[in-house]
Amino acid sequence: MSEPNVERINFRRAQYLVSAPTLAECPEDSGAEVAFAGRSNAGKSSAINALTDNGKLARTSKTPGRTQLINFFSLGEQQRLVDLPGYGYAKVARSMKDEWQRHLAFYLEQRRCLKGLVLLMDIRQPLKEFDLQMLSWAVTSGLPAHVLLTKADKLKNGPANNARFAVEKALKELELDRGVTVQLFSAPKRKGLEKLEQRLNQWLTLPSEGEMPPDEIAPEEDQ
Ligand SMILES: Nc1nc2c(ncn2[C@@H]2O[C@H](COP(=O)(O)OP(=O)(O)OP(=O)(O)O)[C@@H](O)[C@H]2O)c(=O)[nH]1
Ligand SMILES: [Mg+2]
Repeated sequence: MSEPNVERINFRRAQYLVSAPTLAECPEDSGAEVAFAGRSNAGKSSAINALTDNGKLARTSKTPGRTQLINFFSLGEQQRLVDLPGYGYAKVARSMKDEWQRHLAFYLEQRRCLKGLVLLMDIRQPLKEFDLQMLSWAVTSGLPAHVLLTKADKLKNGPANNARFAVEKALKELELDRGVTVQLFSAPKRKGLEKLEQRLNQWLTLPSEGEMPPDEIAPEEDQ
């Protein structure tokens, strides 16, 4: 599908920017940002690495709970990807878990440059309690969300598509489908990257309040 008015971001340009333990330490709240959220081990860091074609950018781990800070990656002057700490990992001490969740909630509520949420769920165990809370929060705050059903390589095509339909149906029934899209994804097979890129391009190139849309600023130069 071609989208003539949407600027295309070169995700390979992504560079590690900073890791913030709290909202106060995040980069300036300007430009556009997309956050990757999901349970520990869902594949957030792996998806960012696949998208940016840089296996070393975000740290991945077989040990859930690895990403404990809010990690920022810059795509240019004013665009960023954010790898959020995984939620719902049972073995982490309760106090630490509460602390992260407090920062996570604070980030999601306060961050004005946040343009969209990518919610990752293992295709074999989607729509857990925290996933629904995240989606419900996104839908009520009017933030668009894009669900990646990760590790789709673990299922054959038929069952993987059925899992996607089931998730879409459940979201509709729960009235959590407004502004929410769902796709299959596999980091090792690089499956679903184009769709993900399309969605991110839309969000990250949206004009901010008070700004003119890109096609009204200047005609694109011939390449
Ligand atoms: N087969 C398969 N394995 C995956 C996929 N995505 C991630 N993994 C594996 O799942 C494990 C967790 O991946 P991460 O990307 O570290 O997960 P995360 O969501 O960042 O985890 P936290 O940082 O703990 O929140 C690693 O062993 C990855 O190699 C996928 O699409 N397919
Ligand atoms: Mg991670």
